[in-house]
Amino acid sequence: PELATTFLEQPLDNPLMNAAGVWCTLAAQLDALVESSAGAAVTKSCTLSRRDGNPEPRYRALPLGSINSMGLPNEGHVYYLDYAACHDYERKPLFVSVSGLSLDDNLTIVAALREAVLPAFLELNLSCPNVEGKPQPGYDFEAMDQFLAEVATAYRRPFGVKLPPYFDFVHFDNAAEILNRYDNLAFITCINSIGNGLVIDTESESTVIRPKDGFGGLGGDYVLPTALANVNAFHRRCPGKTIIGCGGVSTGEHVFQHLLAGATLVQVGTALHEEGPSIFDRLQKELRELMAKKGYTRIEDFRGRLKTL
Ligand SMILES: O=C(O)c1[nH]c(=O)[nH]c(=O)c1Cl
Repeated sequence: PELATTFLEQPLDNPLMNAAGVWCTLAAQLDALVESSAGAAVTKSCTLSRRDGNPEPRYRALPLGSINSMGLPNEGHVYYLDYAACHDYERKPLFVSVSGLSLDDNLTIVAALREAVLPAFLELNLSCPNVEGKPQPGYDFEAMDQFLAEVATAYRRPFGVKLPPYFDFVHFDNAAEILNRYDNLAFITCINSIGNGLVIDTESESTVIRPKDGFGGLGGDYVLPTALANVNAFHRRCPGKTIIGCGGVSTGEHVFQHLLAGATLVQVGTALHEEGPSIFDRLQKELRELMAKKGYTRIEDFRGRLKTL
């Protein structure tokens, strides 16, 4: 079976890539992703200036996934624009994730990305749940609409957004109605971590991460059904846009389910953090085996064809 696919008319060897934030904060990590069999790569969400992020421990792997409150540690936007300027786009696409701490910061970063005239794809992160005192724009529809109106106008080129998970059909409807207003908003990445979960260590009777009294974003097995729901909800509501699935992927079967739900590309976070970039070989092998068993030769044979009862 063939895993080749296209994204915004760009050819990719396969639909797999990292989730922003995982294995992508430093150039050496990004180089490892470019060397890996991933079909594409995305940079750590950047802010205007470099940030240390939250005090450690701020990430914890768990039997069923992960919890994190990293606090947007990153090298600042210029570092990632420089990386994007040196990337070989013939090899695989590169996405630049932007998560400015204010609308003005986002506009400054987006303007710099536009000035650089690079083939990189902008993924505007509206869903970081871990910066104290900063409510995430994805849960404030007025703010989200304002951010998008200004960024869409300033950037003028095709871009995408990284959304938090929603859990209510009215929220799916309201968010989709906003996204559909922007013609150059070309793709939607669902989902970011499920924000502000709390993991307790019974033996020590304590939280397991330091920031925010132990509250942090959940990833891994915990979030797969929510991720699939958000992928399918926006696939149904935004027919003109491309969906990138993210959340709960650790096997080829999970990749298959995201594609069936309507995703075009599939991002891997927690499982990549734990297994490393060789995971992309395993996931492709498992996906090919599953496709062969089902008699599919290409991804378009089943992508978006989830049946209902
Ligand atoms: O704490 C983080 O850096 C972080 N952690 C997440 O789980 N999602 C995000 O978008 C970000 Cl920006």
